[in-house]
Amino acid sequence: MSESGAHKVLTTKDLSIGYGSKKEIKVIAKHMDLTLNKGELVCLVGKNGIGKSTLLRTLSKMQPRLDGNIFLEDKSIDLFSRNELAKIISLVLTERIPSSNLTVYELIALGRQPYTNWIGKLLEEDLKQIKEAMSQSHLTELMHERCDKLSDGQLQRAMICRALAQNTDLIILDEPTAHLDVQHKMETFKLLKKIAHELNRAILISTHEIQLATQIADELWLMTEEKIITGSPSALIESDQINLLFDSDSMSFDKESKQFIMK
Ligand SMILES: Nc1ncnc2c1ncn2[C@@H]1O[C@H](COP(=O)(O)OP(=O)(O)OP(=O)(O)O)[C@@H](O)[C@H]1O
Repeated sequence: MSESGAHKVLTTKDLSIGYGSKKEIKVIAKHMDLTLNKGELVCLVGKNGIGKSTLLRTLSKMQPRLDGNIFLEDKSIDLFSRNELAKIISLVLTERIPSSNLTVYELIALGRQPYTNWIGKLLEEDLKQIKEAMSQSHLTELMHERCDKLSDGQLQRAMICRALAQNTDLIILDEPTAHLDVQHKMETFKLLKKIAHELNRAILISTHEIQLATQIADELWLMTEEKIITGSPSALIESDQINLLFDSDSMSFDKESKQFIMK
């Protein structure tokens, strides 16, 4: 527990991220001190190519960091095996579409992989976790459908459900609403907020849905070329830092209508 009573799941100390080869190192962002707490939905925002996916991949150890450190609870991420990590962090990546001939149930059951033995047999606890996850995500009725028959919104819900069945303190999602219509975007955000608050998970998502993010996130991480700014949506709006999302003066956040407007 931190001094404020919040339960820290992940922290970074002076973290630098980017890409390195023998010839050159490309730094995408540096000197980042970040904290993720249980029970909070955090939205990572910033313009195209600023480094959101790079940060998410680094935090989940899918790519090496350049400098600094990442801690889970108080232990460096370097000290966790792949399997140990999979019991703490689950990942939902948009580009990774699951094998289409799986049923929804089979896809969700994959979330139990870190816990099953080498034959992959599901035990009573696994079945319980899968059932609970399906109920939380309202997927029970679709459990026998094949994934390739699902709409984008249903498939996204199944991917979130798989992460839920993995039963991790931290769930990281890269642009989970990218292909969804407005209603399904909103429903996905609401589901993620519910999971964070009611199931006490830390949820970190990258998104371009800044309007929704300002309405629903507990905290925003706003990536700019110079630095990453963190704070509640209301604090970033009040300080006008929210406008750092845009290069030009063509758009800004209107405090009165609580909307982004074109100038
Ligand atoms: N494998 C790689 N090697 C070198 N540079 C890369 C690699 N992958 C991405 N980059 C660069 O890193 C920078 C950040 O990319 P990243 O995909 O993290 O941005 P993003 O904020 O997620 O973008 P978007 O919102 O468009 O998805 C970009 O300049 C990109 O070209």
